[in-house]
Amino acid sequence: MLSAVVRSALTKHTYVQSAVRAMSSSAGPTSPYTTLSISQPAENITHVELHRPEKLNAMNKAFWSEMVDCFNEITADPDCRVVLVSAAGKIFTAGIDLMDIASDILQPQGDDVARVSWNLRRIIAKYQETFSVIEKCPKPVVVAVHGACIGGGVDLITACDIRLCSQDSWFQVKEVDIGLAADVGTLQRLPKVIGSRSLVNELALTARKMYADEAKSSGLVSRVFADKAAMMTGALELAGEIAARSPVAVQGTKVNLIYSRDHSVTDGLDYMATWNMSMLQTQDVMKAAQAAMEKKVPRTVAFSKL
Ligand SMILES: CC/C=C\C=C\CC(=O)SCCNC(=O)CCNC(=O)[C@H](O)C(C)(C)COP(=O)(O)OP(=O)(O)OC[C@H]1O[C@@H](n2cnc3c(N)ncnc32)[C@H](O)[C@@H]1OP(=O)(O)O
Repeated sequence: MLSAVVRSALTKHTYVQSAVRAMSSSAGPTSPYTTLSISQPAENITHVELHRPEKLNAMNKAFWSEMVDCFNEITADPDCRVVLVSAAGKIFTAGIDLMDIASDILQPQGDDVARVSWNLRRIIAKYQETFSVIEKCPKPVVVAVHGACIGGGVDLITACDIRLCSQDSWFQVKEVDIGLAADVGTLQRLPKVIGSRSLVNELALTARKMYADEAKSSGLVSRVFADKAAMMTGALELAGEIAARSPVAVQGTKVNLIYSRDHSVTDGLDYMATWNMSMLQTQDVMKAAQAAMEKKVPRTVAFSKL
């Protein structure tokens, strides 16, 4: 019995190590993208890496639309059960590309105030979609942050399902420093992530940096790792645990957790009952229950694609 446990642990360790090696071999953006590198480090796991390291992964115009295309593809991909987001280079991201905003946001087109405003509204909604697609994607998204995570970076990570960081990380709701109220998700999602409204207000109103330990104690991240390498290993292990489970159960869990966050308990239970009246009919329940009875780990069960 003991040797089986050791064998299982060793297999898992080898599997994670080779997956980590596969991830760190990313040479640059993956066609058709110019700011993202996409890979499959292990079965059913998609790795999305922000990849514009020379500009500290600043979010340029291409990034804002590539994220939408990328996550729409992931949503439709039956081979993907979980997504891991991380970043190449020195830091996670320096936020919106300050050279790019001049042409889009600061000079909106239109013949009069109404038309200029309408165009600006459309542009803001488009930028918002860049991170809302993460939340709309039914596959869980794990994000692994190293170094700085500034401005738009906080908008991005608050749309993810599980946040991890390395000890050298810091987070900054930077928008007030560049003269704007954050408008692509932080003000809406951060209060639902961090318990303390006072802390959210402080961070958003002063743009002060929050370091890894405070990010952990406040609940912004669930785990802090010693460095990026340890974090990527831990993130892959975590993604592997999710990918091993029934995609019907996992995706139903994500969708209903988000629904419940935004609705009353009564409405959430109602939605859940309607959801499971079809999803409970899956063969996955029988397969997973049988494996549990036989004391097999979820990884040994073959679930169909979803
Ligand atoms: C509708 C609106 C939607 C979204 C709004 C989002 C709001 C925000 O994101 S607000 C946050 C904006 N970002 C910032 O204010 C950060 C600016 N950058 C910095 O403060 C620093 O670069 C740093 C992150 C503290 C890192 O400093 P350092 O290590 O000294 O590196 P640098 O030499 O400064 O940068 C290297 C290289 O990257 C370029 N770069 C860095 N940040 C940005 C950026 N945000 N936009 C464009 N380019 C950036 C920098 O210019 C350097 O490029 P070179 O070509 O090497 O000069």
